[in-house]
Amino acid sequence: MEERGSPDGDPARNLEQGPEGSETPIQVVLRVRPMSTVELRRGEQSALHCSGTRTLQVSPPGGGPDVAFRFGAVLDGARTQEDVFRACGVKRLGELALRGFSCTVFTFGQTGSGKTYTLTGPPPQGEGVPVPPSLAGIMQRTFTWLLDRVQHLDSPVTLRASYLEIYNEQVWDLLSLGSPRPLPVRWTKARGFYVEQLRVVEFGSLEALMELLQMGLSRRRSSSHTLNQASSRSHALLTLHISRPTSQQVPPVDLGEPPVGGKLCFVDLAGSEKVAATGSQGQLMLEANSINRSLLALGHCISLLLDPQRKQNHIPFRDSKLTKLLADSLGGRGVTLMVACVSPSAQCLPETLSTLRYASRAQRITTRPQGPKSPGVKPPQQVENELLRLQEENRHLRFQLDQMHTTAPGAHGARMAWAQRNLYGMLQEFMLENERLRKEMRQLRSSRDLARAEQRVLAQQVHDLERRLLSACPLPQQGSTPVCPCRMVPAASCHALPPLCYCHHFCPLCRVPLAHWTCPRRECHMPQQVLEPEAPGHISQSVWPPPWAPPPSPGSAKPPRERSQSDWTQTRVLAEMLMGEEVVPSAPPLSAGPSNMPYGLRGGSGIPNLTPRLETLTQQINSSLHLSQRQPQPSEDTQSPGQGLSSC
Ligand SMILES: Nc1ncnc2c1ncn2[C@@H]1O[C@H](COP(=O)(O)OP(=O)(O)OP(=O)(O)O)[C@@H](O)[C@H]1O
Repeated sequence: MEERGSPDGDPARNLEQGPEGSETPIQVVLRVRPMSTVELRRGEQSALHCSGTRTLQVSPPGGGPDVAFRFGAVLDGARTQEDVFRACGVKRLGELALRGFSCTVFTFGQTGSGKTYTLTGPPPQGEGVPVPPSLAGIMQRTFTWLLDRVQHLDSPVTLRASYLEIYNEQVWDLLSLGSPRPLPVRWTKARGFYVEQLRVVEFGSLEALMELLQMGLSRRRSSSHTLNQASSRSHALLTLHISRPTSQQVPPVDLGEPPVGGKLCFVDLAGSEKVAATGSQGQLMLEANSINRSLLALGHCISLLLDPQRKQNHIPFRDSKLTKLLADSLGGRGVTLMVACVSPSAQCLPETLSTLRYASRAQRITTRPQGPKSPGVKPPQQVENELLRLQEENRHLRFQLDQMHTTAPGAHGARMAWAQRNLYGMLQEFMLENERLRKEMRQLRSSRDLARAEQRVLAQQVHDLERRLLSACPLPQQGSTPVCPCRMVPAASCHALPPLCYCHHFCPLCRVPLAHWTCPRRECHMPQQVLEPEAPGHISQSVWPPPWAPPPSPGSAKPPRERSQSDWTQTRVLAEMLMGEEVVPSAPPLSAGPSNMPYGLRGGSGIPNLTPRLETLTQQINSSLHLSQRQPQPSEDTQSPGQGLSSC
């Protein structure tokens, strides 16, 4: 059995050793949710088995070797919310946050795998229906623990909270007072990435914090799709800022100053989803694409962070808002716990394996947690050096800014602003356009398939007609008498539509019974539009006259005319008569259409044009009919076609 994961990733041991300064791996806990009622109803099987408290065994449904993954803790579907809270060691993270560390708990996994349930519990079953306390998630349990804990501290603690969501690659404040608007993410050397103008609310009681949580949860965007009735469509970050002012500490002096104190951040990532599996379309699909892109960026950063050479590597945290805001937790000075959530169903195995690999990789990342620096008094020489360095940096930056203004006065800044404002809009437009084009392509494909099917029927008909015509009309020898047209007719019975004709016609030369089309008054047998009179002497250029046909008179040749609807009907009726069976009804041929029509809707393009050949056959048959009418009348005792017709 293959085993993956970090055997040494014991969260308790690593955190108890004290994280300060030393390399600490990211802790990963795996939670397997129970089978949902939908999965059970569909009779889906479980592909996951927890063996022990830290190993998960995956059994591929079609056989094959089991694969085992090892994590800090593995929790099966029978574990309660309280079990999960304890196993994740969130209290220890809280203690670290109280000591000034920056700690993060984040859930990730496929859509519908139980991330939101793990962090905040199930959604309320109705308006005003409270969620039973036993189902409360990690966040509510941590809040309760923290508020209780700070009561017992000997120094006062200031608690503040912010709550944001990253929806379609834009940051939205879930606690904002005014009308919501996207907020910019900025970076300073001292603070790293942060969200500008994000509302940070001070609170003093558990109830107040729970209200803030409810406010954010109710504002967070969610939708229903095939795999989850209430699927979160955004990544949500709730941060508790914990400050414990001491006599030495001074309040921050400017906006670039890092906040003093610890942080405890809860991140509920939106689930990765296969659009084909969730059936997402339109807005849902746009959201899914945005979610998947940011998760991809996160996965890329995680892979690069694993590289032992990473200190020389550039980690592309700037690739998405999510990676910017998680940069410190993943690659910096934070203490991080990841809760990977999976479904046990064998149907979800590909996505589950991807989550397990992601989690295995993540637990090999190490951070170097750092507690708060005491802002004690610096020695004067050090302060002076720093001042000089900052002045130099300031001068250099001003110089660069001036240069930019000189080379392209106004234009560069305006272009940058425009790009920032519009890039996202453009991306959305492209995605909508893409969707529209896909739809059009589907329509064109179905037109093309229809045309091809029709073409096949026609080709078959033409082939049959040609075969019959050729077998019936061998080329005449020079000087020999013309071939009797009746030999073109293999069937003896009349094909005329009853009750118009019950007659039997015979060939005037050889007395073979003739089919309907050789009848001299066959016009009576056919619908009127079939027999549209041709212009006298008309011979299509595309027609190859039969050997016995009279040569066309000079100047009588006309350019081939457009095929009309009646031509089409005529061809079909003709084909039916000759083949002795009903021709598969099909649409009239597509017109050549204007050149600006979509390719697939233009008749003939790319598909062999059978029209001239059908016309040729029609012409040949007509000529042979004329010829048969000009043949000498049979003797008295034979029944001529004319005679036969008189009885019709
Ligand atoms: N451990 C569990 N026990 C019972 N029900 C669970 C458990 N985990 C998840 N569920 C249920 O499964 C469904 C999906 O869970 P949840 O919404 O938490 O998934 P998610 O991973 O957050 O999905 P998304 O990424 O789409 O937001 C919910 O109805 C939830 O109540």
